[in-house]
Amino acid sequence: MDRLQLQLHSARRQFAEGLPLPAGLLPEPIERSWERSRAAGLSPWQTRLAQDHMDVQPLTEADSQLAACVQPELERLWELIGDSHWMLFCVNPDNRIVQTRKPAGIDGPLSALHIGRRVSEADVGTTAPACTLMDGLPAIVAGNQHYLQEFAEFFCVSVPLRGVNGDLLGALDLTGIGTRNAGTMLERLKHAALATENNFFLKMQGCRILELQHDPRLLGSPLQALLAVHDDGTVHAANRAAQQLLGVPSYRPERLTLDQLFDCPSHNGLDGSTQLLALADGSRLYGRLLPQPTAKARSLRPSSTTLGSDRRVNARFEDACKAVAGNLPVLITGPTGSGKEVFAKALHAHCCPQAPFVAINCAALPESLIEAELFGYTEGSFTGARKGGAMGLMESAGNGILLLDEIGDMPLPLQSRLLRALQERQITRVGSTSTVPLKAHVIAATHKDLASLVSSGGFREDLFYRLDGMRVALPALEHRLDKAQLIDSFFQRPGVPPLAPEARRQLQVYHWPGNLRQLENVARLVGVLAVGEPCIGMRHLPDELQCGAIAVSGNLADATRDVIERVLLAHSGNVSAAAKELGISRTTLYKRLARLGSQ
Ligand SMILES: Nc1ncnc2c1ncn2[C@@H]1O[C@H](COP(=O)(O)OP(=O)(O)OP(=O)(O)O)[C@@H](O)[C@H]1O
Repeated sequence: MDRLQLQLHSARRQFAEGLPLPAGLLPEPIERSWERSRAAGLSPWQTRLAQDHMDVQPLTEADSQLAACVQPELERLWELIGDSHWMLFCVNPDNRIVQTRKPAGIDGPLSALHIGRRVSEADVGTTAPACTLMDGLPAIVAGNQHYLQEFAEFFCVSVPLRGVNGDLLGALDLTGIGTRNAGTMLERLKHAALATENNFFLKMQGCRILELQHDPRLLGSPLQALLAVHDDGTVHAANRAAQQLLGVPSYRPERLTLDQLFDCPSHNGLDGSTQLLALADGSRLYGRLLPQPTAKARSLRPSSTTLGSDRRVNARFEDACKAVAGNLPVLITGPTGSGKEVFAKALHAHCCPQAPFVAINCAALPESLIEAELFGYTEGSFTGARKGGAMGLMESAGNGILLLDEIGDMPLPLQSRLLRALQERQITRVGSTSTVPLKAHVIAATHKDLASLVSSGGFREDLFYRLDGMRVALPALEHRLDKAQLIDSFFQRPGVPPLAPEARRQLQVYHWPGNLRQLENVARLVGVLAVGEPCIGMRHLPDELQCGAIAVSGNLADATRDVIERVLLAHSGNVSAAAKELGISRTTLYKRLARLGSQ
């Protein structure tokens, strides 16, 4: 312990006895926080973190909104600074944790910082987020600067989050055991806070959003200036960067119009393309008016949270958007319930939301009906055919998206007809000789291994290659990089109590054979069973999750060994993948295995 930390340690004792702190020992905001902690009746020797009966509440609607806006930014930040003894979290103005990012399977004191838990000064004494919420400023609290002795090994850095009106929405925090470069961490957190604030801004309804920057490469980045403007050109709101860049006096400027900010002709005719705009003072900025003013379309901008935050899945999504734009077919594979249809719908929402989305489940329709369903038919072409005939699904997809779901179950004779239609880009209704052009983007999905089906003669090779323009292989939930966040997000719904640490751990180590569909069902069931309870415990989980639960009541080494073995097993012994899921380095995993082996 260095000298200052030793001094703090002994000063804490005197302070607890009612004596004042030596002048200048603590930065002023932290000293004030110690005073408040003591006034709240907290003793520095109390252990508060480990107590499970602390104030834990379900998230409110506003908390869930904050959690959704901050989640992609925590994810991005975690990629840069994530480490096994550290975590990121976001608190609301009431000091309640609404979102976290931490290593999967984390144990020790950090595991007690979970969603729904309040960590105010009255609960746990001085912390960086509590100081930030009190003063509205960034804060760093290291080691013995914490009021509670229990936090003497902790290091936390925190920055404020502001809403579209400039109001304090909460704080973003990095907490861990050890030390980090505080300046670097502060800068990274500030960057993530700006990005979170912009996410809120982009969700604003009833306005168009104008992005502005000196450097066009910074458009779309957290550093861009944003103006929300009404159709008549009045400025409704300005983000922090816009206030600095354009000299706008506040988040909600009164009676400010674009004409006052820009040289008139330059902003007329603004559209989705990047344009050089002349400011009234003669300087210039790059600007771009966002094309989709609806909240739904905006939510599909780069961090496509609809699909989760697995960067491999999101990268494939971006590629698949390009494939659709280039008229290439997309083949989505992945185990049942892994989100193939959701992926196809996200492509539709992103690429052609105004056009139809038509899905046909090739496994669910009787063979005799699929042909008429797909291609349509003419009057009298079969018994029961409708008067005047009917358009088929391929035709009704227009220039939208046609999803051929469970394509691996399509009967062979129909595969030939489908192949012909795809090759010729023409649809011939059953019973007709005339054709109509096929304009839809074709996406096929299957949980089967089509290549093996081709080898065994169950699927036409030429159709396989025709559909396989671009392959997207969705991972099982077990292997998703964002498994922990997906699980948390399914359980963080308004009115649903937070997860108790043991239940959360069990959800994380479970292998989820039914993937996202099973997770969705379990979350729905548990949400109902745990209504009115302070938290979701083991007893609320269904049997399949309770069987094989980790024996946490046994000794720690056994429980750790159990978790490591399960994760290794789930990854077929792949140490790199298991270490990634456990949130530790490969070297640490090897060391733990060696240590456990000798115990
Ligand atoms: N990224 C996601 N976030 C939240 N929920 C999701 C996500 N992806 C899928 N789901 C949910 O999981 C369930 C299964 O998704 P989906 O139907 O897309 O899977 P699938 O792979 O097409 O399944 P199948 O192979 O059985 O047809 C759906 O109820 C869906 O709402």
